[in-house]
Amino acid sequence: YPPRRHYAQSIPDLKVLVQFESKISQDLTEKYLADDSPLSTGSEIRRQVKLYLLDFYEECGFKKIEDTKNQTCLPAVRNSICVYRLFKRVKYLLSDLILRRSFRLQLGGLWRQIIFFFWKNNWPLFRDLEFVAEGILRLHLIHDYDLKQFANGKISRKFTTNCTLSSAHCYEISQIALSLRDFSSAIEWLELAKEKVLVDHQASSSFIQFLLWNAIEKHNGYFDEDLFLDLEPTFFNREISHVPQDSRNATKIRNIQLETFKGNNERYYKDLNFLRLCSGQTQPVNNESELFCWYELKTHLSLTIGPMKMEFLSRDPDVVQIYEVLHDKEMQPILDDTSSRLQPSMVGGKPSFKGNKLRDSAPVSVDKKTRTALVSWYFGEVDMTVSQNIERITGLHVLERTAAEDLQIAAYPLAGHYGSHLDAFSPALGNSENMQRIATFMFYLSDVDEGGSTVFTSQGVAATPVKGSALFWYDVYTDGSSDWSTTHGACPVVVGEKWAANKWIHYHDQFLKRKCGLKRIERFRIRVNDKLV
Ligand SMILES: O=C(O)CCC(=O)C(=O)O
Ligand SMILES: [Fe+2]
Repeated sequence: YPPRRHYAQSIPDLKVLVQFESKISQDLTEKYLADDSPLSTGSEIRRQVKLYLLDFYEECGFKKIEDTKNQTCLPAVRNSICVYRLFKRVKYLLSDLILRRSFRLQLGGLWRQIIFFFWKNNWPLFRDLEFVAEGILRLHLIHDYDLKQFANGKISRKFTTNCTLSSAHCYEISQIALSLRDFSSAIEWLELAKEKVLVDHQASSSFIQFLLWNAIEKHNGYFDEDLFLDLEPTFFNREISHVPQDSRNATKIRNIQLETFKGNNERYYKDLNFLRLCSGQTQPVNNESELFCWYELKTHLSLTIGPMKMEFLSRDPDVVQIYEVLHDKEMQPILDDTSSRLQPSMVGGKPSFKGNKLRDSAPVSVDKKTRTALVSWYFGEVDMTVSQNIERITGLHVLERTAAEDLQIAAYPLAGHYGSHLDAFSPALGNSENMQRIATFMFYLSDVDEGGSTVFTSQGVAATPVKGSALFWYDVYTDGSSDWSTTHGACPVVVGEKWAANKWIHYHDQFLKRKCGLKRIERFRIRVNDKLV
């Protein structure tokens, strides 16, 4: 069997679940509100159905089930907090309902539909909750929002949702933070749980107090040991005392680090730079005056009738964003073909080869910290069109069998990201010599409501996903060695979904098109209408 796809990882699967839940919730609402409702007044089962439905309607802001009459509520579940609530609701409230004899007796038809769906599609697992919680922690880590506002639905500066997190949810998330040894987050979430429990009574406040002591002890214990752990971004700058809210007055190490290394482009700090760029703080680009847009007419004859809109995002290394490269008629077949074949991505493995093409990294690890996207390869008809387009724009060989890899499709779920990395292979990976990547041509196959930028961490550049546009840059110096200044990554998706496609172009097939350099630090340049500008 292929590894199971979790709902939390896979947008297509999540959509199926959301659609099904909306349908049965509407049916359940009708039954609940009907004059001759099978759910008799005052019964335990009616009370439970109400609990479930109110949870379901939260995203639409309905406070009473009666309010839903003649209104439509189709929860879109486009942010992590609502998805967390969805999994909890289905995993616990819905499964509780169908386990009841009275539910089966009174609502047999619905009961059978639910059983059949989950027999075919699996129940959400605890791992799903964990995935989403990890995403919530990642979003919070990057954006450093006010935690209370965040848990009350203020997902970002721009976006607010009706879904909120209760004291119980906050302590659950804190425990997942603790299991990731993210002490500063764990303590913050517990402090919030402690505050919330006084109002919502969703958990035991003495239990939360106990967990808080435990987390504080752990944090302080590591801090005390002086193992340099206190330099990790998941700590506070001092021991936390047991005084309520003490963590609010402490500074998080990562904030200190960010402050200290502001504007510092050293490789070691690229991960910090990733945080900063993803949170929307772009650095002033040194060579801003060299950035411009233009219409490209010259790389191919066909462009004289339909020039390409190009924009420099960075110079030396050159990174361009090219707009309206693909249209729905090319993108839709790619999405249709690949959605059912998406698999968790493997990174950090040795590349393996089948025939002449790189298939995938060897499945040594599914590193949830580095890349949380599902991927698949596309072999369908429009690949030719896509490659032709790339040839016209870049002037590189792409169509020949060995000249480029197949199109790799990546689907990012909520909070899905890709930590900073190089696309080029390091020589230490051996084997890859003939397969070195000269350049990346990466398409955005969707817009993203918020987040999901591609950031070049040593350049301080962030590219915004625009459906149909593409990024293009050279990954290596002219001698084929990795250009570290092309280090890049994908920021977590805050709201919505993100689809991208990579075409990696090989170094060796370009010797007629791109002369290799003799000087080591020489870069390929992107020409502007055939001129070096
Ligand atoms: O999705 C993105 O924005 C970047 C993806 C990427 O860098 C990759 O797949 O190698
Ligand atoms: Fe990449």
